[in-house]
Amino acid sequence: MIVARGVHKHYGSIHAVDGVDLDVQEGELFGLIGHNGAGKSTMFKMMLGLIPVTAGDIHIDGAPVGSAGGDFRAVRRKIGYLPESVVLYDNLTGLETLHFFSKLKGVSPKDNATLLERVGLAHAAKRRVREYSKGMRQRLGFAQALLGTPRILFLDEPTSGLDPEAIRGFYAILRQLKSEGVTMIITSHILAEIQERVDRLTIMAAGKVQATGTVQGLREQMDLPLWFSVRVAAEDFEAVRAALGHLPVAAIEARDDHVAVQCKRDTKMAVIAALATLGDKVRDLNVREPSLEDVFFGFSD
Ligand SMILES: Nc1ncnc2c1ncn2[C@@H]1O[C@H](COP(=O)(O)OP(=O)(O)OP(=O)(O)O)[C@@H](O)[C@H]1O
Repeated sequence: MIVARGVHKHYGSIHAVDGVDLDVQEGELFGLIGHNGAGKSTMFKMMLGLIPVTAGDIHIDGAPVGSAGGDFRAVRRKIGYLPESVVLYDNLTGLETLHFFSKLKGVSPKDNATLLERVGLAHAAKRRVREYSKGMRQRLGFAQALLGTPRILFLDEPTSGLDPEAIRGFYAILRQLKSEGVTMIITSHILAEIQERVDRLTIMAAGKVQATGTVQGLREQMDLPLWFSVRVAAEDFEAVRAALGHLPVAAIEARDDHVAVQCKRDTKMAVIAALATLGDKVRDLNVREPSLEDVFFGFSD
């Protein structure tokens, strides 16, 4: 649905995007992550045709972005965009704001009240935006992006300013959109939040793609170690060490009421089998997989 090939963007001497390739499939929830200044927003703006590429090609739904012909204009109507900072007019109410954006987008305003309800703003439809909290503004921005039932959504830091409950509600809407086949590309700095939710993601650093894949695929590619936390009584710490002694485990550390064990993924099942020989001595067992944050730092540092 979204294909970028060899995309570059120069701002004078700054190489903001440096040879990026991207492939986002139809119906996919795709993450784009990276440090501040990695080039994510610049990529977004080029994919939306808001700024020209310095070099390379971007196609959305088969149409070349920014082309003079009608192809991209038709595709543009299927796109919704939530920018990093939405410009809203303080004097308008929430509903008036949506009416304003409907006019700009050339879509009927008839479903705007329902849209406000969908993003949890029905109660504030008639309040002026000036009185909105940061999270409410963000929700209104999201409603604006959903105008005209887009088939492709670009969401730049969509959950910034939202509280945990609102974040959950936001992703529930994304799940629903996904079930309707909407293609979504999302940036976020909150890695814990997106690691369970995106289908695949790309890690960018200094304008370049460092890695692309599923969270699990990237974990395996990096071959980062995982941690076991083995809860045992203090007098059984040594039994754990002895049971694991023959295995290639990188670290065994006795802590308060458990033993922490670090090992590579290919040793995971052998560790579990060895711990099983300890029977009731093992009171509980937790395995911590490397987080997306661990993967991110592995690829972007
Ligand atoms: N209009 C511009 N003029 C000059 N330089 C720019 C412009 N827009 C972005 N840049 C530069 O391009 C680089 C990439 O910026 P971009 O905003 O794309 O990063 P980002 O990954 O979205 O960062 P953040 O997470 O902070 O939003 C940065 O070095 C930035 O300073």
